[in-house]
Amino acid sequence: MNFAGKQMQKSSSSGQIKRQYSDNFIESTFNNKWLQSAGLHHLQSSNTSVPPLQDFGFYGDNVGGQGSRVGISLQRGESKEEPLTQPACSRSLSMRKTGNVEGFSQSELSPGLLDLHSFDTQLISEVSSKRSGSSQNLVLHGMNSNDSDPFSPSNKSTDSEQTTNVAKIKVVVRKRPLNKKELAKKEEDIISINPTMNSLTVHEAKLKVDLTEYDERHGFTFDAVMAENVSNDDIYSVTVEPIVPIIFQRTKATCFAYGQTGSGKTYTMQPLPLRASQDIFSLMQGTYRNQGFQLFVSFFEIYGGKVFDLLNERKKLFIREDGKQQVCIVGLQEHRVYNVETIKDLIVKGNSTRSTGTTGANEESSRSHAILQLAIKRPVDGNESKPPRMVGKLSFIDLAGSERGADTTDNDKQTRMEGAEINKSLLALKECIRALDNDQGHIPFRGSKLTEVLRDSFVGDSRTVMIACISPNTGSCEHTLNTLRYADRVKSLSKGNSFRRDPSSLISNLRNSVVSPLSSVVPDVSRPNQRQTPASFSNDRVPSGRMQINMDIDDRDYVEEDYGRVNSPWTTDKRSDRSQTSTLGNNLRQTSRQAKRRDLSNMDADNDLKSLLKEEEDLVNAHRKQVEETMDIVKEEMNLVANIDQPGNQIDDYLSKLHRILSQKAAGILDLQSRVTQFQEHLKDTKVSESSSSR
Ligand SMILES: Nc1ncnc2c1ncn2[C@@H]1O[C@H](COP(=O)(O)OP(=O)(O)OP(=O)(O)O)[C@@H](O)[C@H]1O
Repeated sequence: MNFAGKQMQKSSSSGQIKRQYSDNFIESTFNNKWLQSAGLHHLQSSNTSVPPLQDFGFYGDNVGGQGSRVGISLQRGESKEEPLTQPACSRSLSMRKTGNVEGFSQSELSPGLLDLHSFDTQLISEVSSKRSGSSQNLVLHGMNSNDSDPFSPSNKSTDSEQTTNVAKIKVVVRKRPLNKKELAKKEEDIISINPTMNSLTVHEAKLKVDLTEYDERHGFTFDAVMAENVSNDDIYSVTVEPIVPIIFQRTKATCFAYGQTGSGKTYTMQPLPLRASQDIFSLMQGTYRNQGFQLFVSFFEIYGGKVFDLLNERKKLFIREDGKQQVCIVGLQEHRVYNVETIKDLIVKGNSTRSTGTTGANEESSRSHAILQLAIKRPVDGNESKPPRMVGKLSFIDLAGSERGADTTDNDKQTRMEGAEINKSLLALKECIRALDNDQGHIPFRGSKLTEVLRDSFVGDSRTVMIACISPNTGSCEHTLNTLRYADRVKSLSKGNSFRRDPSSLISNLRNSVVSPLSSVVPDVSRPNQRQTPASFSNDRVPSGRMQINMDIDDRDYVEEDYGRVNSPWTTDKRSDRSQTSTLGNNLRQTSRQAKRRDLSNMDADNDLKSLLKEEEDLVNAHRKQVEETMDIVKEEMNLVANIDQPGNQIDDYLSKLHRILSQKAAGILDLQSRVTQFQEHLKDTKVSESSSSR
């Protein structure tokens, strides 16, 4: 017997209780946490005085069957610890649960809609004029005031000088030590570092045709290279510390850690917001005392292309764009904080949600991007009752394990889709960094959910710090090289590296390279990971003396764009060896055509993935809507069955209403069922793997 039947049986003793139950049942049953997690929180009852179902004496002795399941959900729903209603309420209670979070009151939680409109950052001229020497108030760790270091804060400089002195993009590499497991397996450390030159070498063990071993060395140079003995404090000094003061000057900055799983991204990223907030509070209490600045924290995760609030029970968040093309993360909670301890607690809370929200903690965390944002705001015209306006923002991103982008062939569909999404977001991130460094009007933030949510960090005055985390062991060699190549490309996007914009340097690189057969400088684009290394030592840095075209991530554009530029000089250059140049030209043309074809096929695959994700989203929304409608129908049905016992009720009326209700239910189910079948078919047909593996 279903639960409605049981309810009819039990309720036959009292029509009054029965009716009360019909309403209260719905309200109390669904007034619980899973309504919220299913995105149906709007169905929660605002009437908290509704007595729980047990008060009616139903199901108390019920074991098994649907009735018992309902009973379980009721018990969960009545948890006094976790009310469902207003976000502020749920936050303050969850804070109470963790016990040691200070300095909060409900009013201090910002509205559910992340107020990106407030991004019309206010002019803070009065602050600027009082601000000279702000860095004196900062405890600088291990910083020497090297003027040539673009990240070195200068006490004497003006605000605008200080802002412009901080490089737009900084790329830092951090090597972690060998861990116990690697030591036990007697794995070798294959990374040697020259800290004074900010360079490192990867020693890749290779076999010759005669099976003798040789060491292929790959050299890289970055803004900073940190060895395994470097502390988190030093990492902070080099990466985020110089940026903190300029956050008060309407700058948005993003610091992200990139690397394979287990390479130390979380280990590196976790202390940074704490150190940064320490310095932010110092500035707020020192240089900016009485200026009304406020600090807010939000923490969310992007997993499988969906956004979840890590400080609000993994509530699913939606990204919306308003008429002014401002992106809003609808429902994201921002917590106003007054001390570092509180931030620490929030980070602990967010991280535990991140890892326990899904099964297999580390496995899952490495498949998601975690984003912690510190936003500095100020009340408009000093009016505390109005929502404060954003002044500047620091985003810390612990990216998904970079190797996950390659999870595209051997796994199940779900894993492949996630891998493709991760790959897409890592590529999109790089494109956005490129655009922001070029001061490009158009920032391709729509490329992925990750860049969409970071949109406001890519417009206006922005700074980006990338920390490439690498594992030192032999077994990680390939991933380490991939990480370093990605980092190298991010660095080469920087204005200081004009290789991409300077056709003459490309031409001279090509001329230098013609002494080798073309195949040694232009790899086969159809085999993206194949690297041609004619010499045993290869410098992987792109703007080096010879041309390197790595096709493993997205250097299709190197070929396409650069070919377009060099075509004319090459064909008119009479001094050079015409036959060689025309062969080279033909080969480049062919390469370009291949790349174009591959681009088109990648675009198709990308579109497939995009429409698949959209269809998935639509399906879940349709399901949610169907659940809502079902609940209305159940409510109506309950009223119907409750009323049929009333004297004077007509069976004809009952039957016609029942008929309508059942038809409505059937239509809803059929519609959803056909959507499910259609989606399953699309899922089967779409070659998700191609979208990523071909890159
Ligand atoms: N620089 C370091 N010094 C000492 N231990 C480190 C360092 N970097 C990482 N570790 C240790 O290595 C392990 C893996 O690090 P971590 O969890 O930060 O990796 P991750 O890149 O974030 O992995 P995932 O992508 O799977 O989340 C941890 O036990 C961490 O403590």
